[in-house]
Amino acid sequence: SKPGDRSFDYVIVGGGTAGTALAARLSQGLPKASVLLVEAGPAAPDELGILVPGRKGSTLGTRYDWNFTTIPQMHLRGRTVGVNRGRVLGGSSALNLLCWDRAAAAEYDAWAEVGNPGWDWRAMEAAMTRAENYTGGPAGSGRKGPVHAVINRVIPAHQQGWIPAVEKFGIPANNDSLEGRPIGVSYQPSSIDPTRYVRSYSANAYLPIAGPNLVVLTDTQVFKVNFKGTGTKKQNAIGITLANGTVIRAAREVILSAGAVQTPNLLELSGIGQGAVLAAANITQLIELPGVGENYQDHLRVQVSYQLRDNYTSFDVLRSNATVASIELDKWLAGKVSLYDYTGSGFLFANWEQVVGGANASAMAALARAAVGNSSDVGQRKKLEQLADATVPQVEVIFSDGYTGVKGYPAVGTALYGKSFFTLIAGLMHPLSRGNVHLNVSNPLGKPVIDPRFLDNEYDIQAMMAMAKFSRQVALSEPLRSVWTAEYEPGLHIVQTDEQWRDYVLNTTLSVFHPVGTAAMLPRADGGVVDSELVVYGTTNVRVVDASVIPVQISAHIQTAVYGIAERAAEIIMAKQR
Ligand SMILES: Cc1cc2nc3c(=O)[nH]c(=O)nc-3n(C[C@H](O)[C@H](O)[C@H](O)COP(=O)(O)OP(=O)(O)OC[C@H]3O[C@@H](n4cnc5c(N)ncnc54)[C@H](O)[C@@H]3O)c2cc1C
Repeated sequence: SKPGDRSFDYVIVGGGTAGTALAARLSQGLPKASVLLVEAGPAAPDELGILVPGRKGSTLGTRYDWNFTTIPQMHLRGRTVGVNRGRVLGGSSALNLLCWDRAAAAEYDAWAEVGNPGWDWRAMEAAMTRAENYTGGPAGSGRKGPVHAVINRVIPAHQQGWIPAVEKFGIPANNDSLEGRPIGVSYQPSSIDPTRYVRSYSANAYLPIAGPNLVVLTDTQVFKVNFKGTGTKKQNAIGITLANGTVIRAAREVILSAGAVQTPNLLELSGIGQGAVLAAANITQLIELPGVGENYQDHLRVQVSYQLRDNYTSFDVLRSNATVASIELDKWLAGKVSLYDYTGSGFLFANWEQVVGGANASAMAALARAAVGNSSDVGQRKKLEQLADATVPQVEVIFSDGYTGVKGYPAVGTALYGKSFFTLIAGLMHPLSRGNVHLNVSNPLGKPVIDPRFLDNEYDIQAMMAMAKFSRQVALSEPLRSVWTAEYEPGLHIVQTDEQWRDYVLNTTLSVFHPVGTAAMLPRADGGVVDSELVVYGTTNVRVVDASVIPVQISAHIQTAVYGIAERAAEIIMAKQR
């Protein structure tokens, strides 16, 4: 196969985290098959904004970002929230913040328990390990996978107090957090290749191991999947149409890997989804599948920020001092230890009892039951069950070096400009709010309409308040207390009462960029879009392989799970050919 060809055995739509990994594995494992990977964005192999770990975040809002936002969120006082997504070869793995972790074993087992035989911890652990090459990781870590991980060699002096401060809350140090037991506090790995200290992401990890039978088309947007006829039997995909009208044939399968925001849109554009959405957009319905675009679940964050004593220098200096920034970048380019090596490293994962104490944890559980106790939805029932499982984290707190809050770094010319900060970002692992994403019926090729319904229930709101208060308690705990002089955001004297915390949460809650579930792997009767072989219901040969298939959100940054899904999908697809 070569770039000019218009027919391939496998056509993969979306050269993102999962799509690129799957394409490489299929081309390796099926050397006689031709594989096409189609990505809307460019290839950017030399882009320092992607490669330099310390430049994480700098690519948000650039040409490498689809730059979506939610619709105004009624429970966030009408605010919209950014939904950044990679639009580049490697997808969101090129833009993400490099955290490399895994959830509790019980959370992957839950995928099997909701109706997906074979998708348990054992299988996912094996698949995630195939993706991984964790330098210095404990026994059992992946050593031969394409994606590199390492605990950052730069850990700032003011972060030394992190683990001891957290241990005071009865949250134990945990150096083995990726083995299905994440509860605890640790320095966590990042997806960095330690040989050159570059970001390790789907494009630079997987494409080098792909076979010559893989063709990659970049800067090419896919419009829809094409089917043969419109009978009453299952739909058989015969290929895709690009946004420019070009038709490409797929002899065996079309695989959608456009991510949790855009995969459901592609299904809808192809005539698969809710009747009402398709009718409003004037699209002929081929398959009625009410789950398409529903079950949107994300992690939510709220943060508190502290001004460091003057003897500490945080990562903020790279933004406020151009001379230091250029010296540090030169060091990075020369392969020397540099502030630009830095990513996040301090993390804790905890259950409610550890965060708020036993009595308050029961109150949280009661709030959750009040919110969804009557729901027959399998995912919501699973979340209620997991609240009672002490091994499943409900809260994450990240020690984020530098200012990463909402009100903004101090402006040039103000007294605090040039000062150093750290931020504790708390993440709610299993919010009960769920929403949806659908195509924009008045402009089907435009930005999707994203409505996550953030904080639509009292459990989520109280949880965010509890996490923010807890984060402040951690900051107030020695030895961490001794490294800072003032709480910059929200301010110790500004936010004290529950009413004030509630305000703060409603005004500042953001997404952690982990949307999942919008083409869920679930039984069709439970709102599923794909079966446990990732095949879209009502089709013979369209699969979804990306974060959209995750049925119930997990307590981890999700890239390891996405790579694991791609690894498993490759096995499933290859097994069919053997
Ligand atoms: C800012 C940010 C920070 C994050 N931080 C972390 C972190 O620290 N750790 C972690 O584990 N996870 C993190 N995540 C989440 C993680 O990176 C994503 O969940 C994961 O990469 C999603 O993988 P995916 O394959 O589902 O989708 P993506 O990687 O987003 O891939 C989808 C691809 O499809 C392409 N595409 C879409 N529509 C079309 C079309 N019509 N035609 C052709 N191509 C199309 C897109 O351009 C994109 O390349 C972060 C995400 C973001 C955005």
